[in-house]
Amino acid sequence: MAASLLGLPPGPADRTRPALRGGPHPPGQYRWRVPSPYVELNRAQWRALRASTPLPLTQDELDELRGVRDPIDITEVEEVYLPLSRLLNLFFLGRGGTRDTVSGFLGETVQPTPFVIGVAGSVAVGKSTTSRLLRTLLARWPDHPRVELVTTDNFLYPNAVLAERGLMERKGFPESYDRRALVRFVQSVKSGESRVDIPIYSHLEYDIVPKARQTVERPDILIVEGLNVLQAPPAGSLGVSDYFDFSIYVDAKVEDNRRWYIDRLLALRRTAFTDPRSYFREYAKLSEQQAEDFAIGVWGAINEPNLVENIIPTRARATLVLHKSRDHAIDRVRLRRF
Ligand SMILES: Nc1ncnc2c1ncn2[C@@H]1O[C@H](COP(=O)(O)OP(=O)(O)O)[C@@H](O)[C@H]1O
Ligand SMILES: CC(C)(COP(=O)(O)O)[C@@H](O)C(=O)NCCC(=O)O
Repeated sequence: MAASLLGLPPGPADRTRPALRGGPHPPGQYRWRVPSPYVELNRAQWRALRASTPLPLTQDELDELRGVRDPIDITEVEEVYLPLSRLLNLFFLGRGGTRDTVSGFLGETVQPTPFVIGVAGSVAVGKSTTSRLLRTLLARWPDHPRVELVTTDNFLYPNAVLAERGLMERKGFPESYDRRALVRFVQSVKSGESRVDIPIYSHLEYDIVPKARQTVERPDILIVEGLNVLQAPPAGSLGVSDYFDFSIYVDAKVEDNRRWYIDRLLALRRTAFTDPRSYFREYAKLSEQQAEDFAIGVWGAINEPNLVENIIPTRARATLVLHKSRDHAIDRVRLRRF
């Protein structure tokens, strides 16, 4: 700190500073201003970008799409999701990318391929609501009526495999997924394959459902939602994010996310856990305090370490970050310019 700020007369350290500032830079250090790849917009600035995009959704439809304890309202759809829907439509219209350019270069007939959107973020941040809402809004544009949504839990190893590998307490961590199968799936869809069948995960049963399949038949847009979708691949290989045309990270403070997880588990205890098929049916019998302690334990042992170690570090890679404040409302948006 400058001596003058401490009320002391200038000493030798202060005299050296101007010389250092104006003098030669240490080797390897860039001293010029580098333009940021991000633009930060507050809610009012973002809202204005809706332009004239019409609202194609009713309150009843929104109620159908909303996740457990997600308070999203139609104003948020208008102010946040309509500008986003418009932006995605522009990206879709401007697509082409490597595959189309290379096909054109090779003289092949260019078949339109699905536009792929990744949606990442913590457990309980509200990725499902964002993804389901986008699926509905995007499907109402005449340019891309066929929108398919796939969640990466479909690629979790079945519980039997996780148990065998000692990974039951690591569900959601990168190693709990069959990442090769996930990459192969997105690769197949992106390559224009007409039909791809994938497994289905059930939150109710907390496991992959034997023999059940989700079929993806060459949609105009594929949304891939999951905790780790923005993870960089290991050196020398391709990851699922290499096939994204656009990506969204749903963001919140870790502490807010923790509270939402606990509150949601308390709500599930009164609803989904009372279903006799629920893996957690015994937990429906817990007192409020016991259920809260259980939620705190799972959050602290699994979901928060995964968020901090694996998920937050991928945020910088997203094309768009939707930041939620404590009340779940989106208050800031960050968009990558290049
Ligand atoms: N134990 C559970 N039983 C039933 N549904 C659940 C359970 N856990 C999560 N869900 C539901 O599964 C969906 C995905 O949850 P999650 O992976 O935490 O992502 P997010 O909250 O970001 O959408 C949500 O719609 C949530 O309400
Ligand atoms: C199924 C999940 C791993 C999320 O999977 P995703 O679709 O995001 O890949 C997660 O919701 C989960 O169940 N985590 C295990 C810890 C817990 O029960 O909260």
